[in-house]
Amino acid sequence: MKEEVRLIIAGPRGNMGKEAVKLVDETEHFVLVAAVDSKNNGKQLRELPGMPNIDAPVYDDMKTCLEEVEADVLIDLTTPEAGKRHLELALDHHVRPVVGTTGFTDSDVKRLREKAEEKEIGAIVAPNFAVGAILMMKFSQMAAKYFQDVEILEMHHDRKLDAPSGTAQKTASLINEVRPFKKQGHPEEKEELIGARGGEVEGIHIHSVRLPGLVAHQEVIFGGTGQTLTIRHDSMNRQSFMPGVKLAVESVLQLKTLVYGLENIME
Ligand SMILES: NC(=O)C1=CN([C@@H]2O[C@H](COP(=O)(O)OP(=O)(O)OC[C@H]3O[C@@H](n4cnc5c(N)ncnc54)[C@H](O)[C@@H]3O)[C@@H](O)[C@H]2O)C=CC1
Ligand SMILES: O=C(O)C1=N[C@H](C(=O)O)C[C@H](O)C1
Repeated sequence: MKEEVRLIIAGPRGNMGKEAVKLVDETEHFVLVAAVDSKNNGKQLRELPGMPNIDAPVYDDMKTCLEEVEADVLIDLTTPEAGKRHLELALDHHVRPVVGTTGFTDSDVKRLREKAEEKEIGAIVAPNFAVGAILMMKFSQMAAKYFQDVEILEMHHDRKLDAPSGTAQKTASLINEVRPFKKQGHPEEKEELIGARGGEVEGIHIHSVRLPGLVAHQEVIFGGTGQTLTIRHDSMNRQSFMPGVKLAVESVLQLKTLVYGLENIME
């Protein structure tokens, strides 16, 4: 039998948070000991609409929650601003953060990794928990050795706060690990409409689409002489992320540093 893991979930009423609550409820050795929400302070989780019958106190302040509740792991699925603050507070209270929230820059990750190492506890920041998305990123990194021209098209639901997506940024940085810098397109190209060529990360253009009906989708399009290669991943629902969340919770207990990206813990 696996050892019990006591968890706090931040953002339990969100698209991802709801699925994470379900995951914890359905996993035998996971116990939800508290939730941090932007409202509902003082209630029990089971009192919130649509929540399973779990007796776990709801806090509207992460610091108070961490001071009052004994936990092993914090799962954060909130907003870029709250996610960074929560990660830092969790490390201060010796609770291991598993953060799916996006919007972390490389310098945020560096600073928080130093803190995790100083405290000698594990942390995971994963821009995407879906196994297929991790493979899309890895395959893209492989392809970039052979195709140096590449653009990223990411497509998400229209409730998403950040653009470009964390996955698109991570994909660009993985590609840039193996691709020498290249300024793509015509050297004299001019944007007649601001934003028409998308955003740029070290020469890689990223285009963000936001539409109702979409969940989370990305195409990485490579171009070469007389050929193109498109690597595409689609998340049709938020359940697609949950096996990755479970893996991250189980893995973070063994770590003594911050790991950025699920690809670093997948076998
Ligand atoms: N790593 C991954 O695989 C995935 C990551 N995400 C990321 O997860 C985050 C959440 O996404 P969704 O669930 O779609 O968003 P959502 O908007 O449906 O949910 C966010 C929840 O956080 C709550 N919240 C906001 N500030 C808070 C605070 N200070 N304390 C506690 N709760 C707070 C809101 O009330 C809301 O219920 C986003 O950053 C998104 O990019 C989303 C899907 C997959
Ligand atoms: O907000 C979302 O929905 C998602 N966010 C993550 C991102 O920014 O990459 C992961 C996934 O794409 C869904």
